[in-house]
Amino acid sequence: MGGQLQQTNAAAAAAATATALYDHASAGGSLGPTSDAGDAVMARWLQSAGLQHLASPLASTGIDHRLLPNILVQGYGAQSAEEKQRLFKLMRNLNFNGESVSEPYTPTAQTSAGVSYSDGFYSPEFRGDFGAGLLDLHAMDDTELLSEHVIPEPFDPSPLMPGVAKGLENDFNVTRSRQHREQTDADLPVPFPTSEKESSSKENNVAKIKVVVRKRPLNKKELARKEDDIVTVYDNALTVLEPKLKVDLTAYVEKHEFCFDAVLDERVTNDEVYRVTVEPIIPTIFQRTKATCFAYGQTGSGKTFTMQPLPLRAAEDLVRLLRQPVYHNQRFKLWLSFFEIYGGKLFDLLSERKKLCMREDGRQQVCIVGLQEFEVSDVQIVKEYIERGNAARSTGSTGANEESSRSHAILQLAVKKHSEVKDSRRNNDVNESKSGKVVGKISFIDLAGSERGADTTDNDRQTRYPLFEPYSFFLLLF
Ligand SMILES: Nc1ncnc2c1ncn2[C@@H]1O[C@H](COP(=O)(O)OP(=O)(O)OP(=O)(O)O)[C@@H](O)[C@H]1O
Repeated sequence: MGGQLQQTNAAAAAAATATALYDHASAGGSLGPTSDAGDAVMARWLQSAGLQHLASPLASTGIDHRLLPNILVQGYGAQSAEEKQRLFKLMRNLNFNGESVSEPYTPTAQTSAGVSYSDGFYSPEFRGDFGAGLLDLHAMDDTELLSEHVIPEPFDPSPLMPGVAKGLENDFNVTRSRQHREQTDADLPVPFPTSEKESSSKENNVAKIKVVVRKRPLNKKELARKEDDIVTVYDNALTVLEPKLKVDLTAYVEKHEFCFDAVLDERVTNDEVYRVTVEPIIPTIFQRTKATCFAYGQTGSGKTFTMQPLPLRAAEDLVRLLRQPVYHNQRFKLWLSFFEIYGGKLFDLLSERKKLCMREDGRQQVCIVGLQEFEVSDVQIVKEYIERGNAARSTGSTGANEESSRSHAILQLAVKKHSEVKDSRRNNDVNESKSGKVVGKISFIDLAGSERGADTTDNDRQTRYPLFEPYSFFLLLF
């Protein structure tokens, strides 16, 4: 997010989430367009936040109700700042089950009159329409998570335990001093739960969706042009100062404020980004959790800069946990795969860009056929694979970034439980990878940059992703 003025939509933050939640649902096609049921669900959903008046004008237009969240967050209708905040909160509270993960807005007697907002919000009908995710990599699995009954007895006490509470409670506290962090680094490798009970209560405490915004510093071009830094960060909010002109050409500044789960300013290091985003969910990967972390933002906003160090840091923590006897004895192993989606085609970044196929199996699960997975027991090996994959990625040049990623890159780290095998197979044996049952998985997605018209050059006309969001988004989904 730079100093140059870019399109600023008051509800831009919610737009990414809304699109993510909605596109997939559309693909599922659970309800026909402009169905009355859809309108009613939409109305109840908005009503749960006291925003029912936004639904009625749209319902009468015959617009597909599945598009309504997007239309709303794009600023449709006369929304006050408070309404925008409420709408944003409503969007943010959607998780993959279509359930609200935090306290719903309590309507006043007037707004709730005669309608039970809870039944609409949690109903299967609602879930079918809103409850799904963008790039649902869980669906790309050819393996199911380890079923519950295979999970061992309550986890044995771990040498890493003392750090649990501290680690999780502090996961948003990026302001603590470097000195303190270095000290805790040495003492507390990764927060880790003491028992199944504690782990499940901790799990509940970790948000299902977390949106973190990182502001980047002004780049060389912006500094050379002496552009103003129009973004201010404070706590978990940011302000965008948008210069505008009145009809009589008087200049004025419009102030837009947004709140997120966390906002990191331009001085924050990649290590701190890791602490706020990925670190808190690492222990849950050992508890049948699949997590996704992706960066979203326009070209040059710092997605690759931010995403690239994260898998390595995560692998360090995963490898450390895997070495504990409780996991080592159960033959838990870490597997890595890395592929990209470029121009609608899939390429394995670790197998000389071998073309991959996406297929649907009998259970209607999408599988990436031919994707190589590599067992990684050492962080150095992870580093080498990541470097190899990054070097194989498709890059190009945009007006805003000379070395722009032109593809969506997906790096997956999967923890698998292996049964006893008689013959010792080679590390990168695909069959061995298949023989393991997935315990949990974390996927890192570095999306191709989206561009404003101004950032688009002739070079990238083929591969550009023309979206119009000025921010770099992080979503942690699990
Ligand atoms: N927080 C930051 N601190 C310092 N430099 C940054 C930061 N964010 C981005 N940069 C620099 O800005 C440039 C563009 O960053 P990057 O390539 O990560 O953008 P991107 O969002 O991945 O772009 P694209 O979508 O075009 O691939 C790089 O030179 C990067 O080093």
